[in-house]
Amino acid sequence: MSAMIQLQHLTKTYGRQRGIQDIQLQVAEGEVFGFLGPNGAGKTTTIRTLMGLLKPTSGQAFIAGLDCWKESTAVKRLVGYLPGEFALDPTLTGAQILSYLGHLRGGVDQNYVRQLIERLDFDPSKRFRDYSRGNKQKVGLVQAFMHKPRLLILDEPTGGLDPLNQQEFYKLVQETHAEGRTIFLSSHILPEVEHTCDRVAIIREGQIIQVNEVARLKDFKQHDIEITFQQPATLEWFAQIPGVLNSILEPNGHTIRLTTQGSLQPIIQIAAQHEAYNILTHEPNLEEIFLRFYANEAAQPHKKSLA
Ligand SMILES: Nc1ncnc2c1ncn2[C@@H]1O[C@H](COP(=O)(O)OP(=O)(O)OP(=O)(O)O)[C@@H](O)[C@H]1O
Repeated sequence: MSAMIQLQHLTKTYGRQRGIQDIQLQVAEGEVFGFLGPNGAGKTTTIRTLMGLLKPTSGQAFIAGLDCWKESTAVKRLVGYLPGEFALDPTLTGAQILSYLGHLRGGVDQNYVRQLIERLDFDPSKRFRDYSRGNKQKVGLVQAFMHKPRLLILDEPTGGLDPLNQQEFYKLVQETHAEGRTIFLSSHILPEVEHTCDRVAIIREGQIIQVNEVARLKDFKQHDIEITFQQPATLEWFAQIPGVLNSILEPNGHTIRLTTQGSLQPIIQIAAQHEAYNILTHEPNLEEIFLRFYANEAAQPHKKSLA
């Protein structure tokens, strides 16, 4: 397959501020690719460079073989872009904005625009300034999808959407994928990327630390679990379970806290054997996982590897 996106040693600094450093990445045509990282990692900087809105400090970005900075007009024609933040004329209605942007595209299929509006349960009759964050996001999504672009670049696409609209967005991604079009989406939410993407790059502090199949993220996923038993508990019950990274017995002698990686099944089995009466699980967010990973890495530099 040919490369739809190619980043070669891409670096962008803002004066002395780090933006992104030496990013190397290739996304094939037809992939749904996730760009995952905590706040401030450099996702928006990368995307704005791809869209020709920022000039790289060094290195190059290409879309379908076109230089994103030097040939940015041609690039914009190919792409449907949802920015992380957008300022549109606050006095125009959603419908007027979509009509204006559709004309800029040289005309779009109005039936498809209506379908998108309905599917996202969007009311296009209000002025932009009166829209909630979620409704503004819907304007952004409709305009990104409406001309059926070959490549969609979406910066945090589900921000502000309620769960029903999120599901509809995931369906749109699946349909776009089935048509062989390419999607590059940024997110700081691990389950979202797991749900939608084939491959993922993880970016932290301006650098790519991992590029992998989404299926491999399971190795990276952790849970905090609190299990309370009727009877006094002992950490020995969980000592032989693979994937238990940390275990603590609370002073009450009945509650065990575990941090685990991988499948929860063996833990639940043991909890059931010992007649647990309460199990609470919490999935740490990316920031927490990164903080833990790098804290462990500093303490035991040769024991763990992300790759
Ligand atoms: N216009 C700017 N001027 C100076 N520094 C900037 C500017 N834009 C971004 N940065 C810095 O570049 C780094 C990467 O920011 P960026 O917005 O690309 O991250 P992000 O992963 O998109 O984060 P978020 O999810 O919070 O939007 C951060 O350290 C940020 O402070």
